[in-house]
Amino acid sequence: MTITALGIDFGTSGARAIALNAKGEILASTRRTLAQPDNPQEWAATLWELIQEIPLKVRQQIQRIAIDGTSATVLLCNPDGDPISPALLYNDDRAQESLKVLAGIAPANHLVLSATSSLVKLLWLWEHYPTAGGYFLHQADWLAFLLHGQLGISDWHNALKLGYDPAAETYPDWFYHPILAPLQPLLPKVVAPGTVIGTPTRIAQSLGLSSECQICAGTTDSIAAFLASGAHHVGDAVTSLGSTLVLKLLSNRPVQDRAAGIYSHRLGDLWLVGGASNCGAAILGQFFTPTELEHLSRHINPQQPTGLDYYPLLRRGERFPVNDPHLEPRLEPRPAEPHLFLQGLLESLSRIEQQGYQRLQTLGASPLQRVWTAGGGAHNPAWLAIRQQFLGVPVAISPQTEAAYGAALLACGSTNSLQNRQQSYPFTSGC
Ligand SMILES: Nc1ncnc2c1ncn2[C@@H]1O[C@H](COP(=O)(O)OP(=O)(O)O)[C@@H](O)[C@H]1O
Ligand SMILES: O=C(CO)[C@H](O)[C@H](O)COP(=O)(O)O
Repeated sequence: MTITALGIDFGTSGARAIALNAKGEILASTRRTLAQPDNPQEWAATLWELIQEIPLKVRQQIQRIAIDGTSATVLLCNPDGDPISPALLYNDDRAQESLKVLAGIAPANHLVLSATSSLVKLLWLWEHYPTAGGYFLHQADWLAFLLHGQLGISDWHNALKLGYDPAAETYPDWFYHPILAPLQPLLPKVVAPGTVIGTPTRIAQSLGLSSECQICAGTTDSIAAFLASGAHHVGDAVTSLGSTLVLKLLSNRPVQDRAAGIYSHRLGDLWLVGGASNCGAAILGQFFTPTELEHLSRHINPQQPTGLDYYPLLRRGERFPVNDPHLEPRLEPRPAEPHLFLQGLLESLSRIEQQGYQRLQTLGASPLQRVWTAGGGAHNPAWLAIRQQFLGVPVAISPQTEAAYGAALLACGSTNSLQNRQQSYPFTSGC
């Protein structure tokens, strides 16, 4: 059977769609920047545009679609699916008071105990936008709803920071606490990523999608980047050098450490352990244009370290490898030569990456063997060389660096030529 799959990725700064055939070959790809990453109206308009920009002939052949979104970007909507709250982005930490409430309910080391977790955001949204009969959804859940029309469905990956337990495949017992119990009707039903949810609504069909196309449960943007990389051995890792720095290591064992912002996503019978720093390539855009980044990087000599030790946050607050909402950016001293400043930034980001992988292993994750690289920073050779020195294991650019490619693979499931690759994961169900 020939499967044509469409993967759609909503990252921080932009959204992309990639259509693949059964051999994993790219049939079409399209991208749009997001002017307001927290505006659901813009997400919806972008979704329609991305689909319409796929050539009609390819669009009509698409048999499966999966969408990934930024993790813990959430909103409340009414029973018709219309947003009734602002969308809170993954790094939105306004819910400090709700965090204090949740600290009296959730187990002490649980990853929901962060001001940016989906569950803390749900408590905050419920307080400020009370609703009867509404739904709490993640960005990827809501965008998939626009295509299949079914509300109240999420996936293991997006639901992890909501408190869902992917090992037990249920919400934990402490969700019955009197403060959380009233929120239960808002919670999504959670399925394995890649599970077929439904077929396109009439509106989605009017975009040229076949009525038989299947819309699948999605994943998060950095897990989609992991899937895109082709990494599949225990010890393989993928670093996403996007707006934020995200580490994912394929491990036999889950590990968790709230103090270090470390948690584990379920991937079949294995675990994707890691964390996401608030630092990342976005800081580079604060100081350099894309042309300057390319040009100055050519003047960097990775063999001559600058000795600069920055903590390149955009603003106060870090999640991983140390979970410290009060950590301040450190961007001084600044050398006169711009290429040395850039090198210092790249070295500092690489140091954070190294500390992150070290911490995962100290906690008992499977040993790091090699690191693939995804995201907008992946194609910078100087950064790659610097990272290689810090990490001490082979570092390479992922064969496919686009999360949208990974979302398309997720949509394919194991029913096509990707079967061989997926069989090397000891999958039992889902992805
Ligand atoms: N040559 C380069 N060297 C380093 N970083 C780069 C380069 N070109 C682009 N970037 C960075 O890539 C980031 C965008 O990557 P992308 O994966 O699209 O991000 P996201 O989806 O997380 O918003 C920007 O923050 C930009 O600074
Ligand atoms: O920073 C992010 C936004 O781009 C990452 O998506 C995110 O925090 C990583 O989360 P997850 O491990 O759940 O995929």
